[in-house]
Amino acid sequence: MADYVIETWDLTKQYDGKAGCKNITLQVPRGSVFGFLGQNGAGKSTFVRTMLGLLHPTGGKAVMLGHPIGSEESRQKVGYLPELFRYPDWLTGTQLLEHHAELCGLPRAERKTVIRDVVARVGMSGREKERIRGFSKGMQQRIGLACALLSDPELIFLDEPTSALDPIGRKEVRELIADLRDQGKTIFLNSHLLSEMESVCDYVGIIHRGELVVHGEWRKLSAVLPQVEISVEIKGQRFAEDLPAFAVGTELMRRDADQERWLVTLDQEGRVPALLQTLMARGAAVHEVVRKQQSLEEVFLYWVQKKEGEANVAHHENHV
Ligand SMILES: Nc1ncnc2c1ncn2[C@@H]1O[C@H](COP(=O)(O)OP(=O)(O)OP(=O)(O)O)[C@@H](O)[C@H]1O
Repeated sequence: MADYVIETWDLTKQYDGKAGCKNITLQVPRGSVFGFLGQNGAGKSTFVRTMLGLLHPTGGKAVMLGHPIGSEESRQKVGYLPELFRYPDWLTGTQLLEHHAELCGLPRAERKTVIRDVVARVGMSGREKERIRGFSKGMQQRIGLACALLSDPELIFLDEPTSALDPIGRKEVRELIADLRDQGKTIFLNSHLLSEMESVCDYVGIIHRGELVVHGEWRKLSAVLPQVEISVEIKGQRFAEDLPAFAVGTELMRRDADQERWLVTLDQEGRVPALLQTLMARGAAVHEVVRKQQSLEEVFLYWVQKKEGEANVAHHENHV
């Protein structure tokens, strides 16, 4: 049986019957990095805060680490880094961590070692005795991450963990996330930085206007619209004309003296041989065929636009 650390059924949290998130049904497998993607205001934070028991759901139900959300047990092995959280800036990094260690009930005898360990893991060794007032945004985010790791959680929620970091800091956080996953931990990442998520996530959920559009292994989601790049020698014929109906899109990428490079979008997997047969039957010399790996951004846009299209049709039908 699949082992999920999060399972929700129609989980809903709306504010006065509006906005928030609605009917979210998803599963997050243990030991995965799950990216929760959506535009600003899509409902990501509302979902996470509801899971953590900070907001009360207005509908549906959810289980976290085997316990119903809202219960003390569900939160016991959970770490949380809120988005751009402001810490008391008169404290030093170590004082902040000591305070958090006390809050999460870490035995006094272990605190020093655990703090030293989490500080090292987030790359802050040597700076932890400085006051937070003097920390850059990136350092504040790192110390926040250290707080989230103090209780050695099984599940860690990170809300936009790299938004304030420079490219090197982002890379370090990605490595830290991969490292945590290798230790068997599950990371739930909220973000709208799609290129950031691409290399680190195993699973994604796409949320749009409060509703979950799709979720699953992202490399599998990316197969929804297979694309190939084809370089052909065109002999007085136009590539895009009279292609079979399964070639749902064609885009000229480059035109050289004797060759053209086209991006062809197929309606499903397995169409490449038939496409090549058609081209060869027309006498076109095919020089290169390369499968295009879609980016997470393309996958995201595909699903969001699909959802928008469906919403427009429903709106139209309701108004005729
Ligand atoms: N306390 C609140 N009262 C009323 N509406 C709210 C409240 N908090 C959030 N909302 C609305 O709910 C929707 C979802 O907001 P939420 O903050 O969950 O989105 P988000 O995806 O986390 O956005 P961001 O990426 O900007 O943090 C938005 O329309 C927002 O305006």
